[in-house]
This record gives sequence, structure tokens and C-alpha cells, in this order.
Amino acid sequence: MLCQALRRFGQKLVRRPMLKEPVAENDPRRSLSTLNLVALGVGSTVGVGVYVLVGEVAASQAGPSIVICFLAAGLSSMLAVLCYAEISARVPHSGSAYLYSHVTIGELWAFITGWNFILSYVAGTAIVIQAGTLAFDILLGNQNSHTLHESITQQVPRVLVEHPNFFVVSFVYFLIELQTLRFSQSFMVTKVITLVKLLVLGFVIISGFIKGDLHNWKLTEKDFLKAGLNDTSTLGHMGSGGFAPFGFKGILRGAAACFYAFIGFDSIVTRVEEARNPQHSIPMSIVISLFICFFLYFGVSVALTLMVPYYQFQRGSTLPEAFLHIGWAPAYYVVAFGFLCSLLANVLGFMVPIHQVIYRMAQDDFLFPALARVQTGTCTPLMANVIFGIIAPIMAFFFGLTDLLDLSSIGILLTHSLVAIYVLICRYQPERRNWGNESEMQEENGPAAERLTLQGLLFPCSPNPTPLSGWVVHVCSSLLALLLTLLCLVLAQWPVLLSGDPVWISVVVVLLVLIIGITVVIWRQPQSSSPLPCKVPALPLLPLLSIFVDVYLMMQMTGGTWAQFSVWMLIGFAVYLAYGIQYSLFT
Ligand SMILES: NC(=[NH2+])NCCC[C@H](N)C(=O)O
Repeated sequence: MLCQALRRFGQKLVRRPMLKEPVAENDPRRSLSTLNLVALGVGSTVGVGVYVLVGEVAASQAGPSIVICFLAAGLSSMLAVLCYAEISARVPHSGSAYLYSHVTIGELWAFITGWNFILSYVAGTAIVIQAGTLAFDILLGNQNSHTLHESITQQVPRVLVEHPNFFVVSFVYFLIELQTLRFSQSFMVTKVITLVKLLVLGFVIISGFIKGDLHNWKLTEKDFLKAGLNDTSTLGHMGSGGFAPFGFKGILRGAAACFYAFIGFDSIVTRVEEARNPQHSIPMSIVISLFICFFLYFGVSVALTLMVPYYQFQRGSTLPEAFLHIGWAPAYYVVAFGFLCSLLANVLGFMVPIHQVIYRMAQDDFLFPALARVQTGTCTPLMANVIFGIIAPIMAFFFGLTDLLDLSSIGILLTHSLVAIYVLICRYQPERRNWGNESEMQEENGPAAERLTLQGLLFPCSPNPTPLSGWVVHVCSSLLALLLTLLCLVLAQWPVLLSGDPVWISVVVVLLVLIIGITVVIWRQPQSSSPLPCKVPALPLLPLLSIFVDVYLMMQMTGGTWAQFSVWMLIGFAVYLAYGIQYSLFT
């Protein structure tokens, strides 16, 4: 009895759902062009991140080398984008990484993906609340916290300045409620806000060309002294000057933080069923929007670090403050307006994806069914209220901005690595339609009568994927994920490695040999030849590189972030086991 229950539970963990047929190509609901999708992608990706990362990364982690941080974070997102593009062409349904994991490897990983997704959005909302506080601080002329604010007038009600958090929470809450009017789903609104954001960031880039000074990339201790910054006890650590004042470690740490700015392009895949010609337009728009964001961030970080010496920024500094430094007070308000629009866009952009994931998770018995009520069109979507109205403000009050940025990123980095694994697994599986009915699917797979031999591992007889070759890739991919994580853990101790410690070096060599060996086995397996408009090139290397970069960035997060992340995952498993397990065993 117990064995049977455990077996059923185990089966449920790897059970994959069948999807309904995708919406027909000529269905009138398909109204979004590639341009609309690009606007959606850029609109959801460019948010408050770029405005607040200045204070967090340039000031104390990377200095001018924040430029490299954005490059590295962009590279990791680019690898993930290619994987998303392939998988969205393979599963042309509105959804997210949650849906992809569910149809590719089953419920357990789907749950982990979905739960991470929720974490990222809760932390994202808390960031919006904190950033909103800073934005209102700027617009209302608060001078308490920042030395650069001196030229702003103070004629504002004190109560708003002293308690901006409560004011901002109410404002964010108001925006959420506004969405029940469905106005946020109008593409006109998205496009206008996106355009304003692009114009403002474009303005920042042009200003950098006009007012930038290359000397700000080569600051020395003499400059600190000249600026009167010789009292390090009050100013904190300023690094050693130059382009990378906090060294390689600072760049890596900064890259992990900057990753937050690239989160969001995946919201395009939540609208697959509304897209015209989705198999082309979705991959295309994902790639284009990431390129646009990449150039924007790169341009803004170059402009900013050239305009202002990095030591002028402090924790809590935001992009508009750079303009006070160069003495362009009106521009300060223009950029602050862009900051506000980004806040608005973040809140509006969070809703559709988070509703979809919670709704699907509740329908799949991972979460309580009451939570599925979010999409019934009532005025009080229960889970959204809990998440956005209670948990996020609590986090905003008790967590630091860096912690929140890291928490939001860690979940998405994990999701990106999972998507890379799904691509790897799917490409080597025998053809399986993800929609239709279960019995059809079993017939398609046929009986698995092959035997595994060593020779068969390196020289498979069939030119097409078989159930056995698919299984081999499945197992090898899981092993690789584990080995890559171990490798990243070891490489994160690079100062020890550089000191030439033979034990650590041997561990790296052994891990590398194993990784290469298993990669060769995957590479020798037959790939599915089904025509897709977008395929990840250089398989299996590219998804593996993506996993490596993502996990390595995750390793840069602090112990505190990992502890908070573990607590979140434990709560998730408790919810799933307390509720989902009953359905696993008795339905
Ligand atoms: N799932 C999320 N946490 N999304 C947040 C998107 C953040 C956006 N990239 C920004 O820079 O503000």
C-alpha cells in the first residue's frame, strides 16, 4: 500500500501534462505583431533596475567596470535567450519557464521553477517599493540621505518625505487595483511608456558623450584626496581607483547584481497565443528586445561612469543624481520622470506573468485552488493581493536593496539554467507532440526494447533519437548540471586556485575531464531533425555554457541571499507536500 502510494507519487513527480491544441494561426485573437512583442519585451525588461544599480554596483562593487558587469550579465542573458527562443518555438503556448518545465521534464521541476518565479516577482515588487521611495524622495526634494541633493527645493509636505514607504506602498497597491480595469493590457499604454523610457535613457547616453571625461575611468588616490575624501572611516571603502577599483571579485559580484536589469524578456512568451506567426515572431522579438536592452544598459553605464567619478555615488544613489553632479538640474527632473515611468512599467508588467503562473500552479494542484481565483475577473485577486499587498511590503521594509536584487535574480538564474537543460533534453528526444491525448503519445514513443552498451553510448546505431538515446541524454544532462555546479563552487574559490594549491587544482582537472567525457556522450547521440524556425546553435556546448555562466553568477551571491533563498524553497516544499502530495497520492 505504502509502496504503491510512493510509486504513484514518484510517477506524479515526473508526469508531464498534455496541452490543448495551440490557437490556430489565423485565429483573430492573434493580433500581436513582432513590433508589439518587442515593445512588450523591452517594456518589461527595462525597469527601475538600471536606475538603482548605479548606487549598488558602481559605488561599492565595481566602479567604472560596471560596464563589464553589464556586458557579462548581458552575455548570460543572451545565452538564455537563445534557449528560450528554441523552446518557445517547440511549445507554442502562452506560458513561461514553468510551462516548459512541466511539458519537458515533469512536475517536480515545474514546481521548483514556478515557485522561483513567484519569489522573483515578490522580490521585484519589494524592489519597486524601495525604488519608488527613492524616486519620491527625489521628486519631493528630500535632502536627508544624499549629499548630491543640495540643489533641490524643500517645499514639500514633511509627512510624505518622512514616511515615503507607506505612501509608495499605497501607490503600488493602487496601481495593482487599477489593473482590474485591464487598462494595463492595452498595447498603446505599454508602447507609450516604453518609448518614454527609451527616450530618457537615450538622453542619458547622449549626455555622457557631451559631459563625459575619460579621466573618471582612471581615478587615483590623488583624486580622492583632491575631492576631500580622505576620511575613509565615514566614506567607506573606495577601492584602489582606476577602471576596476574593486578588482575581479568586484566585477563578478557586480555582474550578478546587474543581471537583475536583464530580467523580463521572457514575458514575451506569456503572450505566444496572441502572437501572429508565433514560431517566427516570438524567437525574433526575444532576441531583438534583449539586444536593445543590452545596448541601452551598456551605453548608460558608460555615460554615467564617464560623467561622474564613481566615489560620488553612495548606496541609494540613483541615475538622476548624476545630473546634479554635472550641474544640469532640469535634466535631473527629466531623468527622474523616466525613473517614475519605469516604476509604473514594472508594476504593470509584473501582473500578467505572475497571474498566469499562479493560476497554472493552482490548477496543477501545486497551490491551493483558491489561488486560481486570480483570473476569474473579480476585483480582488486573492494571491496577487497577498503577494503584492502583504509579503512584498514586508520584504521592502526588512531587506536591503542588494538582498532584494540578489533574491530576485537568483530564482531567475536558476530558471534560466533549467531552460538550458530542457533545450538539451528536448533536442535529443524522439519526436513527441506536446498536445493531443495521452494514448496517442504512448504509441508515438513505441516500446523501449533497446539495450544500453558502451559502444552504443559513443556510436548509437539509429540516425534518429530513440527512447534509449533520449534517456541517455536525460541522465547525462542531469549529471552535467551537477558537475557544472560543483565546478562553479570550486572556481568561486579562485584566489585559492591561483595560489596553486595542488588539491584544488586536481579537483578542477577531474571535474573538467568528467564534464568533457559526458559532453562527448551527449554530442554523439542523434538529434531530433524536426524543423524549427529557431534552434540553439552548437549543441550541446551552448546550453552547457549557459548553465555554467548562470550557476557561476549564482555563486557570487552572498551567504545571506542563499539562506533566504533556502528558506523560501523550504516554505515552497512545505506547501507542496502539505497540499500537493494529497492530490499526488489520491487523485
Ligand atoms: N521577475 C522580475 N523580477 N522582473 C523584474 C524585472 C526587472 C527589470 N529588468 C528592471 O530592471 O527593473
